[in-house]
Amino acid sequence: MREQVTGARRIVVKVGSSSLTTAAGGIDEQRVDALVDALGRLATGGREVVLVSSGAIAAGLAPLKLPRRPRDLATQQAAASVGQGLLIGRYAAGFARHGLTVGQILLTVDDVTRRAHYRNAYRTLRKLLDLGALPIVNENDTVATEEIRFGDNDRLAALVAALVQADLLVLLSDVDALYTGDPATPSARRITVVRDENDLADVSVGAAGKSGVGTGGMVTKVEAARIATGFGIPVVLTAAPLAARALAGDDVGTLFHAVDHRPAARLFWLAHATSPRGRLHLDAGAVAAVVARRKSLLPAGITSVDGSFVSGDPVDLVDAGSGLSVARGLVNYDAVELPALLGRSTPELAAALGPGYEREVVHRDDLVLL
Ligand SMILES: Nc1ncnc2c1ncn2[C@@H]1O[C@H](COP(=O)(O)OP(=O)(O)O)[C@@H](O)[C@H]1O
Ligand SMILES: N[C@@H](CCC(=O)OP(=O)(O)O)C(=O)O
Repeated sequence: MREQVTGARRIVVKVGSSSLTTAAGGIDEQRVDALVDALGRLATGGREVVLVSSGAIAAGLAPLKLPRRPRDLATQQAAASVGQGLLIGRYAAGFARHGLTVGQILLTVDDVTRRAHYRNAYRTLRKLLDLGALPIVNENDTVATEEIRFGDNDRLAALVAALVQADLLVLLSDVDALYTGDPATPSARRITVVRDENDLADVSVGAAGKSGVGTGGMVTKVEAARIATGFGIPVVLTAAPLAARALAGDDVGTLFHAVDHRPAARLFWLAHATSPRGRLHLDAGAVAAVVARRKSLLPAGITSVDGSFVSGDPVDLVDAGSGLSVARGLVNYDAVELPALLGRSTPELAAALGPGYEREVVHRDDLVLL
């Protein structure tokens, strides 16, 4: 019996496209209903449940007579627009049989990464739960463009779990557990528990499976598990038909333990939840100051800037020599202001432009090493 599971009061469950739709590209009504029954029992039994459901694009394929998942964004958006409505309709009817009302929440990257927005998303989720409704979350695929897209719902689910301070995240896929390697190979063995990074050292994780509708494969699920456990939230990864058993605490799937010592939530958020809006290229002296001596970043050590960001946005600090990102931080200037400041010392800038220009480009308290 897994106490992390049986003791969890607020649970985020993520289900992948391959577990909800048929090979022909439409909703698999039986499988959706089976999932609804497992979650309905949980929610009526006094737990708070948030469902993060993929499947909008896959569910829209058959109605639009599309033979397979389209590659181009516009067709994916159109399919999602058709499929999301059908999916929510099926969920609403299914949960109604349990006396439950569902609320749809479609999120963009900004909604879970920008502080002002995620407070807003949190308020809505919290209110739905307080009202006894079951929130169903997906990415807002119809408006998300390639640059601002999550693309996979695994990371979205981990961030939603962090947002609502869930006690447990359950990732449901078409494979019953994390395996030591591609589960199609005979030598692959199920991993029952992941206590820390060491347990993942010999695991080979691959891309999406044979369903043709899943996107991230195991890579994004393991990354989502890393994010959630880093926030102190244990994760169970298993197959959708095993959801009820997994939620009852049975030893099915893979259990990822939460970390004991959590890093500061704000910096963890900065490292994992934000998408950089730009890049600051650092000379060797600035890299050493930021990475080895944990100093703030000053204009003198920046050689060039790219991206369009405003003060307060997350940016990556890149070692100009190697081209590798070494840190992420919240920048104190707009992109348009920086070129005039580069390579100049702070006293020189203050004398020329005024005392406001003495400030660091990124303060060390707003910096996390990658
Ligand atoms: N080490 C591994 N353990 C388990 N599954 C793996 C592994 N490596 C790759 N996979 C593949 O990942 C697939 C699940 O990802 P995906 O198709 O994106 O599903 P979903 O639609 O549920 O998000 C599995 O079907 C499996 O083929
Ligand atoms: N938001 C997309 C799903 C993207 C995604 O993560 O899919 P999956 O790998 O099946 O969880 C949709 O609803 O089609």
